[in-house]
Amino acid sequence: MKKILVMNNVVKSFGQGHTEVYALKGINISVEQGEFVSIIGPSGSGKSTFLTISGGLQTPTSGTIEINGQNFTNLNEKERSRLRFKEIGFILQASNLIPYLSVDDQFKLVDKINHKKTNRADVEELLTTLDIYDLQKKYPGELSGGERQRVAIARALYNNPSLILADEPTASLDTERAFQVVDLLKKEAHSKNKATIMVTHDARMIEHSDSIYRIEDGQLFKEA
Ligand SMILES: Nc1ncnc2c1ncn2[C@@H]1O[C@H](COP(=O)(O)OP(=O)(O)OP(=O)(O)O)[C@@H](O)[C@H]1O
Repeated sequence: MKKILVMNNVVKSFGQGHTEVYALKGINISVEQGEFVSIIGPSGSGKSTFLTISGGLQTPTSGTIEINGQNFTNLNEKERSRLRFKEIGFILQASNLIPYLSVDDQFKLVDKINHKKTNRADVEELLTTLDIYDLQKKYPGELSGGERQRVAIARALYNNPSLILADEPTASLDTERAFQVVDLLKKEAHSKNKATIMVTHDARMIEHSDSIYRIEDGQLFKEA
C-alpha cells in the first residue's frame, strides 16, 4: 500500500532557553492509503501539534514530513499551501467555516478554488449522510456547534483529499451522531482509500480504527 504520511524524527519546540517547551520529541510514523488511525493522549501531550504539523499548518523544529511522497519540509509557503489544499482535508475543532457563506456556498468555494464544476451528487450524498441536507441555505452563525462540525466534515471530504486529519471530530456530537461520523471516516478510509487520522479522547470511538497510537509527553507509542 502507498504511504500517504511519513514522519521522520519530527521535533517541535516552542520558545527558547529556559522557557523552551518540547511539544513533540522525535515522532516517527507512517500511515498508508486506506488506513484509519486513532491518536489518543492526555491534555497537553502534543496531539494538536502532531495534527497541525502533519498537515503542514506548522513547521517542525527538526525532522521531515512527507505527504504522498513529497517532502513537505522543503517547500516554500506557497507550495506548501497548494499541496495542503490538494491533498489534505482538515476537520479542526474551530470548524473554520467561512462565516459569510451559506452551507451551499462553502462547497462552491472549494470548486472555485479547484476550477471545477460543483458535483451536486457528491454534495447531496454528504449532506444526506451527515444529516444536514436541510441546512443548505443557512449561514454558520445560524447553526449549532454539532451542525457546524458536520458541515465542516462534509466540506473536508468533498474536496476528495488523500489524507484526512480530524481533531476531536465527535466532540460536539451526541453518541448516535458521533458513531455516524466515525463510521463515515472509516468508510472514507476503507472504500475510498484515504489515510485518515483522528485525534480523540473518546474511548468508544477508537475501536473502529485500524491502528491506535498514544501520545504522551511529546512521544508517540503504538498501542494496537
Ligand atoms: N504555540 C505554542 N506556543 C507555546 N507552547 C505551545 C504552543 N502550542 C502548544 N504548546 C505547548 O505544547 C504542548 C502540547 O500542546 P498540544 O496543544 O499539542 O497538546 P494537546 O495534546 O493537543 O492538548 P489538548 O488535548 O489539551 O488539546 C503543551 O505543553 C502546550 O502548552
